[in-house]
Parts: sequence; C-alpha cells; structure tokens
Amino acid sequence: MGSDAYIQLPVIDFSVLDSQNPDLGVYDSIKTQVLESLQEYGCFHASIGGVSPDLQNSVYSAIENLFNLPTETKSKNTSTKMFYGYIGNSPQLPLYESMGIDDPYIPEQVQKFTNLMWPQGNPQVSNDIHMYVKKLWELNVMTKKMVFEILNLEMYLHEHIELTNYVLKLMKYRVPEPNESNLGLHTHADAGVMTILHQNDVEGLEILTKDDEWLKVKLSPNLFIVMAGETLNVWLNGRLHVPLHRVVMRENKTRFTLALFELPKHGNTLKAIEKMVDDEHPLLFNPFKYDDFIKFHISGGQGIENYAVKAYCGVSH
Ligand SMILES: O=C(O)CCC(=O)C(=O)O
Ligand SMILES: [Fe+2]
Repeated sequence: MGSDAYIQLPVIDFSVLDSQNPDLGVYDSIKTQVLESLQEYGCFHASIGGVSPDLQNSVYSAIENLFNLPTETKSKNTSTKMFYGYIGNSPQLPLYESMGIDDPYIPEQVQKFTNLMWPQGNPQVSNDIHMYVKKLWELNVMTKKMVFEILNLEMYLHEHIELTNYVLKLMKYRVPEPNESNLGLHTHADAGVMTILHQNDVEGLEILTKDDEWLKVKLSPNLFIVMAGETLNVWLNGRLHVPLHRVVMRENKTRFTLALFELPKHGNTLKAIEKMVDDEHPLLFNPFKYDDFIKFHISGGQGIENYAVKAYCGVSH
C-alpha cells in the first residue's frame, strides 16, 4: 500500500519573528497563512530558527541509541498519559515502537527519563532533547496564539493554555519483512490539541486530503509539520480541518520520528468556546470529559473514519 503523489503543504517561515522588533505586517501575514493552512489542510510545514543540524543529528542519534536498549530497560518508560509510555511488539502494529516523555519542556522531566534509560546518566542527551523540545513547544504556543487571535478569541487563550500539557514521543518504525504489510501506523486523526511532528531521514507520513486522496508528505529535514488535533476543533467548533493520516514504510530503511503532542489534562471537560457557536455554526461536539473519552478510546470504540473524538461526542445534524 502507499501513495505515489506528494501533498503541496504550505511552508510558513516563523524564523522572521525571532528578531527583537518583528514587523507587525509580517506577523499578521503569517497569522493568516496559519489559519488558511489549518482550514485547508489541517497542517503546514514550519521553518523555525534555533535548531542547528548538529542539534538535530545529536537528538536523532540519541533516539537510535535509546531504541537499541534492551526491551526490559525501555519498558521502564511510563507516562501518566494513556498510549504514551513504551509501546513495542504490538501485534496490530508490528513495525512500530515508541517512548514518551511527560512535560518535556521541564529540564528535570527529560533528565528523569534519560536517567531511567541510562542509570549512569546522560546529561548531554538530556540537554539536547530539552533544547530541541523547547523550540517545538515555542512553535506550538505561537501557532495556538495566532489561531486564537485571528478568530478573535484572545480572551480565551489563557484559560485554554491551562487545560493542556505536553508529551514528547520518540518513534521508530522498522523495515517490514518481505511477507509483512508496510503499514507503520494505522489511519487516525490526532485526538489532542496540536502536534508538532518531525521526520528526519526517511519518509512515510501520508495525509488524506479533503478530496479523499492519500498523499505523501515530502521529507524536509529542516521543516516541522504542525498538525491540528480533534480537541482544537472541539474548542473551535469545527473551524479547522483535522487531517486523517497514517505511516507507510516504503523505503528499505529504519525510520525515526519525533512528535510533541499537546493533550488535554486529565480531569478536564472539553467543550466548544461559546463564541464559536451560532446559527451559522451549530454545535458539532457535545461537551465531554476527557477521561471518559480515553476509556472509550481504549475500549476500541473508534468507528467513524477513525475520528475518535467525533465518534465519541460528534453531534449528528
Ligand atoms: O511518525 C509519524 O510520521 C507520524 C506519527 C503520528 O501520526 C502519531 O504518532 O500520531
Ligand atoms: Fe498522528
């Protein structure tokens, strides 16, 4: 399986905002591009400053080393979030392996993880991962701020920042055996708020467009993929497109990727921002408790085209 054509994702340059006095016109133009891309594709490619090729290489070589550790060691990686501790040898996804770090923008959290994996410690890797995550986190925060601003929801931003936290996921996809399917990760929409994704060296990510066409995402080592999740669309009452995507392994090479997920905190109720609901935009999702949704998700209650949140609380009109 797999697609042949590439998606032409918009490339948005955030690095111009790094200067002390960014031009307001430039800021506004980026904001518009962000919203339009998320409405049309549910994602875009972002170019950011501050991630040197050296940093990138050292983070990916650390990821490779991490996955080479014994399964017993890797299994020590747990998360307060369901699906974000160590996953490997899954019969449904035999090519896929992953580890997660909770709240990775806190240096001590990354250190806790590296100390668990390398009991003698590994400050270099811990620092590199933290530095890298900080950049991805800044990109996430900026994107969310821009989306709220352009939809005139500034006054709701702070409250919605408080509703979420973050997990960094490190992923490995092995090369399929000759008799195995090349599906690395099944079709899904990200259930959280927003995902910042990076594929380093080997392609594999594919996105279903609004026209129902599966297209490959081109490998761009210097660009990050920003993707909307279903929770963001619950808040915004469906203003964005949330893309279904999957991973297909077509190259004869092990694939490593990295993703920063912004997820609702446990215990929270998620619902549309009132201002986003009116005659023209009837309510699309019933308010729901995130923990109840997770239970539903684990029980495999997905259904409707792999949009798990929509399957759980979507309103039928
Ligand atoms: O590895 C990838 O490129 C995609 C991973 C992904 O979609 C996910 O973990 O939700
Ligand atoms: Fe995903």
